[in-house]
Amino acid sequence: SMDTIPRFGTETPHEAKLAELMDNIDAWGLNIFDVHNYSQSHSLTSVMYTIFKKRNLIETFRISPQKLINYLVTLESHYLDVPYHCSIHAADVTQAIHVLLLIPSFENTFTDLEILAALFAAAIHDVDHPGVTNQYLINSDNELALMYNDTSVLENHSLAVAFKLLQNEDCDFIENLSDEQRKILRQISIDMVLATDMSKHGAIMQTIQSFHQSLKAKQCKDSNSNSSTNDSLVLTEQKERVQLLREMLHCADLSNPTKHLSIYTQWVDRIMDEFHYQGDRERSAGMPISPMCNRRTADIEMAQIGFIQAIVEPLWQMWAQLVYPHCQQMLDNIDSNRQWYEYQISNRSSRNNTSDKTTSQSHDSKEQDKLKG
Ligand SMILES: COc1ccc(C2=NN(C3CCN(c4ncnc5ccsc45)CC3)C(=O)[C@@H]3CC=CC[C@H]23)cc1OCc1ccccc1C(F)(F)F
Ligand SMILES: [Mg+2]
Ligand SMILES: [Zn+2]
Repeated sequence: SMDTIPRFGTETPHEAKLAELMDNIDAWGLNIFDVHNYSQSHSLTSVMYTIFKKRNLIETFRISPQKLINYLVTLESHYLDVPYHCSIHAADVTQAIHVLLLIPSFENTFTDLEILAALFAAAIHDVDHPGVTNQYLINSDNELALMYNDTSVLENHSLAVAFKLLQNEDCDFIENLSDEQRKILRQISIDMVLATDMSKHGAIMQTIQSFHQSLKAKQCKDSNSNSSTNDSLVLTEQKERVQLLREMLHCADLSNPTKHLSIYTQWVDRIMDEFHYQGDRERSAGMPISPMCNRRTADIEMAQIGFIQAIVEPLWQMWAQLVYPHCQQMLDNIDSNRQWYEYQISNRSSRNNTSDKTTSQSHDSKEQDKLKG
């Protein structure tokens, strides 16, 4: 039939502009909001399709391009229209893990199947997210908390939705994988998505230190043995490779402060919208309002500084150490972004003195209103 697949997976009148943006698919600086706007709101479909083509996964696993597109469009349509946990976040995290997998340290680390599983896990990891936290679902006796016994409720739900969509005959793009390969893909995806539950963050940080030290020890031994000083990490155990992929998806999910300020502030506006809306629902339901979710008392800048200092910087420092010198740009962005928020706070106090009460809304949210059209 004549219906050939569009170059980026979806029809768009802006194909030339999208092609220009997709030239940056391997770069940390890709503007995912522009991709969303020029792909007719199909950033997840176009990013995933472009990465699959670039990595030759369609040939390697004899994927039907049409079934891949069918799955991606259906998956994208099952992301809800919530401010932060929408399909743009999934596209952002998928592109981030694609870039992390390109780091030279991992040149010989992962099998094609593990790369397929990692990209799949990133794409599905928040599908059908309702824009509230696990704690809110538990506190409000939500159906999902009942279904998953209050344990990683959102993460279990996204996995179940994503695999249910695969059972659809014309969406089953992994039909030509062997049973063994399908089992491994499912096993790795479940492991990685469950690890994006922030309640697992402490456990990940506990193990990351000793795990990376053991990897570095092996790496030095290897590079001494062979002539080329290639710094690629070789891991014989699939279990260890999956642990690295689990950390990698968690890093990608916590990568907003590692991006350029103009991108980062858009994510801050979105997460605050989502958390404040949850706070509104908690207030009107007479529930205790979650920390940083009360729009009347929220201190956006302080929340970001706390988030960076307690969570994002420690994790990315561990990661950057493992792949040194390849993630210095991320650390530099975290530092300059934190300083920018500290400056906003110091500036706020002096502004108060001059009784100039402009809100501390990030300068990009006006841009974002324009984007909303
Ligand atoms: C761009 O900005 C953020 C992006 C994602 C998150 C996400 N946050 N979290 C949790 C929320 C509860 N957390 C904490 N609760 C109380 N005190 C502290 C002190 C330091 S963290 C922390 C830990 C992080 C998630 O589970 C989301 C889902 C998965 C991954 C990451 C997501 C948080 C962003 O901004 C910060 C923030 C914004 C709004 C409200 C609170 C926070 C806050 F600072 F609190 F995090
Ligand atoms: Mg999540
Ligand atoms: Zn996420």
